[in-house]
Amino acid sequence: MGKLKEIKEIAELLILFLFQKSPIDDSKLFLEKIIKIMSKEPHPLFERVLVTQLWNEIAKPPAMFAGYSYRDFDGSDYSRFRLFSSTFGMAGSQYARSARIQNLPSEIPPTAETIFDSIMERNTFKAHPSGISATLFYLATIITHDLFNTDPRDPTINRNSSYLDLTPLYGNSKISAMQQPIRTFQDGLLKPDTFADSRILLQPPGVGAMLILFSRNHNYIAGELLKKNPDRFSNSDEDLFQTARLINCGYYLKIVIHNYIRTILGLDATKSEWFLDPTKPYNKSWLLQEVPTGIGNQVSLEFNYIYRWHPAIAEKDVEWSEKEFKRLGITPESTVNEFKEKVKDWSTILNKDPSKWTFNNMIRDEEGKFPNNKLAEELVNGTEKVAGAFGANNIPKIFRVIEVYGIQSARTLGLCSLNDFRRFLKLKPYDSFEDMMGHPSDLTVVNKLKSLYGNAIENVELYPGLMSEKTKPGDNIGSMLALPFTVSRAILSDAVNLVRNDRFFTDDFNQHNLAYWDWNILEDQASKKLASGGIIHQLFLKHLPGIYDNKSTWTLYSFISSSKIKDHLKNRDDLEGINYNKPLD
Ligand code: HEM
Ligand SMILES: [Ca+2]
Repeated sequence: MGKLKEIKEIAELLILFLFQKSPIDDSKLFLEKIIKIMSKEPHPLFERVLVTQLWNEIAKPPAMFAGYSYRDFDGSDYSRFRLFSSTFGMAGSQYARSARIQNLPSEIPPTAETIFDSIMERNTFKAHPSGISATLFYLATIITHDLFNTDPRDPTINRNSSYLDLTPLYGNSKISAMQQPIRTFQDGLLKPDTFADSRILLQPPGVGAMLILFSRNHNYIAGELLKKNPDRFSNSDEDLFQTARLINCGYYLKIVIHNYIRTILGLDATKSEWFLDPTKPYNKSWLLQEVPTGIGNQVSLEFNYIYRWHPAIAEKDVEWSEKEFKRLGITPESTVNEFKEKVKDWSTILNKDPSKWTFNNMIRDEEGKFPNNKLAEELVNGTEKVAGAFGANNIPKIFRVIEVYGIQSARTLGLCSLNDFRRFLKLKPYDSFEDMMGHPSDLTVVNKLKSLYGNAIENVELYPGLMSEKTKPGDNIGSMLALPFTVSRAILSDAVNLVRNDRFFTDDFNQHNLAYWDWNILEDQASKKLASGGIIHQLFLKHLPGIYDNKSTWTLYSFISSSKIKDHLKNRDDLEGINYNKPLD
């Protein structure tokens, strides 16, 4: 080989190593070339680069293991670093803390009641500016009940797993009363129309109706798995149950990515099928670091407050909550202790068998199932109900005691201020109350805030701040949910971490662990074309048969209210054949 050619080759190899161009085309025999060069004239630097490269390829400590492909009920062992952090994000762990406290308030804030009455209480209902429906918030409520379940005896403890693993359906522990009564222990099935978390019974019935769809989906998946793989699954309730759960969580994840986040960002108003995918592998390359996956997640206290979206509750759902709270003996004037006692009283008389629970006065049939049309009614009505707008003075009065409890609890635990949280997110801290409220500012709110917080912007507490700061524009691609500014930024970071750090959604989300599940099994070709990649309609069509029209916006775009949907889709000339027919009409 001529000297020039050799130098060229060495340069090529160095570029390959230094810039980590991948994938490497091994048919070019690069490795062999290095060995040839070294055999002629060993060079310590080259040798080092070669050994470093080979060494780097294997993760240390080992990141994945053979087997262990089931989700544990309490969320333990969800990190691929199983050797070190099997309790990462497990139910019963302490909340994480995200932000440092840098500025302590210069004076003691007024009582939580004063704060609520001044800047949080809803006086008149304001419709959501983009016409987001209550149905979107039914899913949001399942998500928050999946992630958060603060222990009333110790607010540092979260009784749920810090992952999207359908805890409200499957329960939060192997041994607790919550887990066992939901299963039949035959053929991997859940008891008919059953879920584990009794808190869902106190939510608007649309939330329970949506959770029942996931319960039915589990049983459908288990049935199909057994039919298709009798050799593996006959006489193996546990394998069947666990595999069905993994797949059901896969549907849930896909709904979150393709329906929920796409609606939140307003992508369905465009023709784009792009979606934010937190699960993709991103390996190390020239200038970019690897973005790890499956390393485990523990939700933070700040995230808990960021996700309290009580301003969004639709008018009719507030009426429903008022009746429900009255039945329990809770009023806006109840004290926090009274509230806790009433909820406890209610839960002690609940049937120990969740397959006997009912909500919204629905009656189970002889198989134990709720009537399809009653479940559908709640979801359809949810699409008719316009959610509430975010921003100051938008929380229904019936939530007073809950919010007072929340504010007091945040103080006991020492949550950071609104501005310290913005610093943590690398957002510009607000320099004045006018800055916090935006332009033009609502001067009434500005003045109320000034008087509550001693005219010092650094004193504004995180939660009351999040609930009253300026909101992003509605009817706008990128910010369709019109969230408060700081909330909108934080929620995406938390969502991405939550999903990406769960090994069952990333490193272990593969067809082997999912028994070669056919993801097209629920698919309906006509609706597939019209849904912009969304999939929640598949659950409506499959588990509430004969009720939904597969080309109706009520089915395909249920997260936008029916009064707004035509306007929302006005730029979608690609949706040929879509209709606006209301189900059950
Ligand atoms: C009518 C509808 C709703 C009702 C009746 C309701 C009721 C409640 C109650 C009673 C609590 C206090 C729980 C406790 O600490 O004991 C609470 C907390 C909370 N709510 Fe809501 N809520 C509703 C809607 C929502 C929505 C739409 C979201 C967000 C998507 C949400 C997110 C939260 C969060 C994150 C907490 C803190 C949970 C915890 O720390 O365990 N809620 N809600
Ligand atoms: Ca969970």
